[in-house]
Amino acid sequence: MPTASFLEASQLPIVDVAPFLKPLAGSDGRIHLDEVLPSCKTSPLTPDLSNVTFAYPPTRAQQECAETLHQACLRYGFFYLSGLDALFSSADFDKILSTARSFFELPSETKEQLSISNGKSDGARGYQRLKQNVTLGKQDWHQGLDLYRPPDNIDPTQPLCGENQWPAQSSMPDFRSTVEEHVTRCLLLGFVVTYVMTIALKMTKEEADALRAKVEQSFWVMRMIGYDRLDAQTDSLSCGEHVDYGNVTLLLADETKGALQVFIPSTRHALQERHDQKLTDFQGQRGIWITADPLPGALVCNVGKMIEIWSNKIYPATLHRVIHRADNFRVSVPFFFEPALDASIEPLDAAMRLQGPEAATQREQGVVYGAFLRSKVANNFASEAKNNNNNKT
Ligand SMILES: O=C(O)CCC(=O)C(=O)O
Ligand SMILES: [Fe+2]
Repeated sequence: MPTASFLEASQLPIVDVAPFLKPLAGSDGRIHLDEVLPSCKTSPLTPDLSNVTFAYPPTRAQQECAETLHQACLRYGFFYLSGLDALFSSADFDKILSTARSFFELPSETKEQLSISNGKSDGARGYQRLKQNVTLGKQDWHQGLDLYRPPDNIDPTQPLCGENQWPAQSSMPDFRSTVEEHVTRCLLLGFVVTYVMTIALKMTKEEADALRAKVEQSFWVMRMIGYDRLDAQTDSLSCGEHVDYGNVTLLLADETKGALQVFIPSTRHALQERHDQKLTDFQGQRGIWITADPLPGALVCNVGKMIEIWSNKIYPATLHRVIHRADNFRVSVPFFFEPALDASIEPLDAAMRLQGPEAATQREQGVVYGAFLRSKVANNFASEAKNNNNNKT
């Protein structure tokens, strides 16, 4: 197993994806979005990913990267993606984070105009004030703005089929272009990471192509989240324990430490020797909470429920939460790279091969992604009563 980049100083592994990004870069070492994804000029939120090509068979460096990712997904389900320089500069990261921060600094009335309950929203796209989200029956101590892939046919009366809600040009002139650029970069990266997984799972080229086809029209979601300090008196969390819905989440967060926490069951990792003191029980499982603090230049990446099903639980989705008790206003921008709405998600033959004969007796239940997502979003928001968890289970 290549351990060189499998640093655990920061508690979570680091997967350097430069071997996959560099071949997409121009002579200046940077990926030019309009060259790799020409359609992003006309449709920045739904660029055509089908033209992105990868070498087959993968190079040795790519194989090693895939093996590191495999170990990270087996053992943690949460890791850092590094080697992103070709795709993101630190200025790109600063820009989207400061845009999110400026959005939350707008007056409440301005933000409320974009509310998910303003009558124009499809009930999912738009702004949620503090405590409007609920996880596990508790109000989440954050505010958020959700943007999704634009629908093929606009009909706000149908779940997820409305239009995204953008702040007025007059209040935030660069907001939309900044978001569109970030979404396009993240779409490319989500696509790359999914491809790395096809190598990690030892899929044939035909199998990998079939899986690619299910994510090329990714029904992505981007959230901006703003966290006030968690009130000392409340039993709420900043964001309650959950696993994410889709394939992979690409999280960019500000410099705040200690807020994002990840539960690693001891069954997934030989934690006993290293963390004897910190083992705890959570929802009937023994394990450890570790923090996923930001690492400069890297994104935090975690596996969601769809990869759990595709991999027949070789890569389980990892439980996580946010508890933000520091004084600052924390900002994060998760990007959820998901399958297409009509993609049917069943355990992959490749995963079953890796697991051997006993896999057939423990086959995960398949879903159609859109039906799964709608069932999650249907009863969502606190103001409408029940249990919202936008991209979370
Ligand atoms: O803000 C964070 O660090 C994570 C948020 C999260 O887990 C989510 O929105 O699914
Ligand atoms: Fe999450």
